[in-house]
Amino acid sequence: MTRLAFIGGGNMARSLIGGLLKTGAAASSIRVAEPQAQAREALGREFGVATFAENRLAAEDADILLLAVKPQVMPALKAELRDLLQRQRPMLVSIAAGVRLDQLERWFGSHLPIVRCMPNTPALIGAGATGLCANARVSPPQKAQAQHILDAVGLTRWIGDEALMDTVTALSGSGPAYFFALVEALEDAAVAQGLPRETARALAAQTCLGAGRMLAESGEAPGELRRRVTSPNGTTQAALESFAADGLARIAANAIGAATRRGAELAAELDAKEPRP
Ligand SMILES: NC(=O)C1=CN([C@@H]2O[C@H](COP(=O)(O)OP(=O)(O)OC[C@H]3O[C@@H](n4cnc5c(N)ncnc54)[C@H](OP(=O)(O)O)[C@@H]3O)[C@@H](O)[C@H]2O)C=CC1
Ligand SMILES: O=C(O)[C@@H]1CCC=N1
Repeated sequence: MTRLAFIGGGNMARSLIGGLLKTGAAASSIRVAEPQAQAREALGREFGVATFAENRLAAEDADILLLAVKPQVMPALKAELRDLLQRQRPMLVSIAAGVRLDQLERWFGSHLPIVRCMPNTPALIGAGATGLCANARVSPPQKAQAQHILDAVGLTRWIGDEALMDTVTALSGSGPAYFFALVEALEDAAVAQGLPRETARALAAQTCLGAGRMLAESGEAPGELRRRVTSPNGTTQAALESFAADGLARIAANAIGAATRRGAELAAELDAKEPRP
């Protein structure tokens, strides 16, 4: 049984732990380090996993350390974990946005197998999407092990060129929020026309789910699915023309660009904080 230790027990750790347990992982194989007592208590109660205030205690004997702290917190872990990482040599799996493999090697040791990945919160319900890339120390069995963890909570894709991980972050890491924002906007627009809020929310959310399932399950291109909804000169055509006139493609490209740049900035901010050799 692979022993997995989460460093950081926030939103994303909860999504991954919840998803892993739903697919049959044993709660006894998972430990979590989380500084906040209330959050620790909730993790223990909801998931039955062992929780620790100290990272070192959670990491003891782990085969895999899953680093689930904010990017800005990552460098602070190095002093705390250095001895243990020297001795134990676990595989590190980082989910931090922007943080590059070379930074992780610098902080934690280039002798370690390290996987950088980008999951998303639908992992909680087994519908996650994760891009992964690995450093040269990750052996094929370790790669399979890392993939196994993320496969348990949804779809996975290996990304050959690490530079594209910021694009993955912008697309699928942050992506759930875009769909939530769109549903909020559609719901508000329908409410403004008089539809009760509960009805508008239910219809918008179910439409999002139905469209998502058709995209995932039909094997057809989004353009083809879109065309089938769009009767000539009908209501959908009117709405899509309105989207196009308002620059939907540009709006999406700008948003993906902004998120991608922010990923690179997060890493650059961490570099800037380090003393120059
Ligand atoms: N949220 C998302 O959709 C996604 C997030 N990510 C990445 O996942 C990582 C975590 O994000 P998210 O879960 O949203 O953030 P959260 O803030 O919810 O979780 C981070 C957790 O780490 C805890 N923490 C802070 N300092 C330490 C420390 N020194 N040692 C151990 N734990 C610590 C925090 O506690 P406290 O609150 O007390 O500070 C918090 O509970 C980020 O790097 C993010 O980029 C990746 C994919 C998707
Ligand atoms: O917003 C963020 O920075 C994190 C990474 C992807 C989703 N949430």
